[in-house]
Amino acid sequence: MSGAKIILADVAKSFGDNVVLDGVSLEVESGESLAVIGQSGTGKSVLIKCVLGLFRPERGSILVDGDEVVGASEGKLARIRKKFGMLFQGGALFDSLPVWRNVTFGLTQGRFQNSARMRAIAEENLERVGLSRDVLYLRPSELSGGMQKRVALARAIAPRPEILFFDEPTTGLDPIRADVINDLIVSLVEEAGITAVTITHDMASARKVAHRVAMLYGGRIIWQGPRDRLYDSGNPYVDQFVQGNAEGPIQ
Ligand SMILES: Nc1ncnc2c1ncn2[C@@H]1O[C@H](COP(=O)(O)OP(=O)(O)OP(=O)(O)O)[C@@H](O)[C@H]1O
Repeated sequence: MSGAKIILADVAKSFGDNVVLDGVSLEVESGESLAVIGQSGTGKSVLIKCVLGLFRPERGSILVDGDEVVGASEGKLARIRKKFGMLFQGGALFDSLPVWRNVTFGLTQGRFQNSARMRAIAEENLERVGLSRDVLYLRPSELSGGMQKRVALARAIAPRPEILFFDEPTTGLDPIRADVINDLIVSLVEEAGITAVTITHDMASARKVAHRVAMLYGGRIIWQGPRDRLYDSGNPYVDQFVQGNAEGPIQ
């Protein structure tokens, strides 16, 4: 690891009276895998959208490789966004397109470009997520949920991003298929040197994919530490969340 890739300092974001982020400070090192945990609706997705410049915080600073995202022009944001790949919660695949066009969508913006080259790129990236060329011409709806996630992952990595955001990557998968996705995230971080931020409710996934875990609660990061400390955090909010107790400080 060498230097912080992403630095958030005192980031605040509200929607009307709904204060979602209220002073988030967090750093992600280059080559690090960080998991952000927290209850539904605490603002994990909003946090990611602020980093991508899709939401404009009212306060604070977000640096990506030293470039300020908050208040940046659309041109600068477009340049910064090229560093990111994103695995959306539902996969967000287009069922009207075959798998190969889904995988290369970010490279072509949906336009028809040298198909043979695009199919070769699709095949190469599908192979990186453990899928064979047999799926190239299938529609996403013809695949299992686990395979759809892998296709979505192949699409996220096709432009060779430096940073990957995973929004609930294991949701809806059985524990075995979830673990296949976890292993893929680990290998992308280790082999390709990608910086990863994973939003998850799945504690097994957080412990497997992340070097470090941060918990978002009440608009702030209330705890962060190495994954080994997740079940020994000394923080009653983290304890309640990871153990899934109805009783505790989180109501
Ligand atoms: N575009 C928007 N306009 C208004 N409010 C929004 C918008 N996007 C998110 N919110 C609000 O921000 C809050 C946090 O939502 P967010 O989706 O970030 O939660 P989350 O922690 O990612 O939850 P989950 O784990 O269920 O995905 C919610 O109260 C939501 O209603």
